[in-house]
Amino acid sequence: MSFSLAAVGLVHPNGHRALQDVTLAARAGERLAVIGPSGAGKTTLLRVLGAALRPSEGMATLLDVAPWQLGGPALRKLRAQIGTVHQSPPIAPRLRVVTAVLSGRLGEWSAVRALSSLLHPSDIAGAHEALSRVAMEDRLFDRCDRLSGGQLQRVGVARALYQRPRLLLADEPVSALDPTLADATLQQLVAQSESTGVTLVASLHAVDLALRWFPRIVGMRDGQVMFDAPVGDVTPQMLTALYASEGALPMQGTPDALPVRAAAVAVPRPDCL
Ligand SMILES: Nc1ncnc2c1ncn2[C@@H]1O[C@H](COP(=O)(O)OP(=O)(O)OP(=O)(O)O)[C@@H](O)[C@H]1O
Repeated sequence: MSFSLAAVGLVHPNGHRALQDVTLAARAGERLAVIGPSGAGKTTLLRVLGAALRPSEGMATLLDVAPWQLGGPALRKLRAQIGTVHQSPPIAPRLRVVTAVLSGRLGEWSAVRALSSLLHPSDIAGAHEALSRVAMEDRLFDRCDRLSGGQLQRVGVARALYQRPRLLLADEPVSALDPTLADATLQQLVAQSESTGVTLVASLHAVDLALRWFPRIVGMRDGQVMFDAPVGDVTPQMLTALYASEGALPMQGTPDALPVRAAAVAVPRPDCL
């Protein structure tokens, strides 16, 4: 198993319950999209899967170990095998793009190699290759604070591709991208999963992108898993119930540009809801 959550609950320090009785597991190499309305608990779930948040209840197993029973060094080693693409990548503004990408492997390098890589980027070819997959190779030596939000988001994706983790978590990885780039970027994440066998879990607001790129869809609402189904089994009624209070089904593309797979499961268009 790549991960397994059993009856996981999470209550934030202010008393707010963000996850309730979440049971979810994935085999190595699976691709899951997590969808659901704002505040459903998608980010919180990904943070639990990244060993960044400790569940208040239940049991989490990540890459076959129980993270919260590990000591500091072993926990750091586990986290180094988990890649995260953040909605707004936590990249120091003055960092060069090349260094930001190479920092994807900091966790697996010795302190000496990590420091030396920050001062004198060594694997420039590797960074270039990762950036070329998100059409950012021409910005290799730019400073990150000279990039737009969407460009920075693609640098974050390149960093995760360069890291080659065993479990890749992507929290709204294409939220700042136009439809064409969003599609191409998800294609790269999927290609990485197919070529390396990394398990990919992405939270997505755009339902059409989730249905197009992911074989398994997890619908969350109010901190709970409402459904966990193969994409072909996801019905318009399930989506309508999931987004009941939203008014319209969130999509990246225009209704006329519905992807083949979404059309195949007859996803209701926003103007039909
Ligand atoms: N650090 C925190 N402290 C207290 N409450 C929090 C914290 N982080 C998130 N929450 C609350 O937990 C709930 C779930 O938040 P979460 O960010 O996981 O949802 P989400 O589905 O990712 O939402 P969105 O789609 O808007 O990003 C929300 O009600 C949120 O306000």
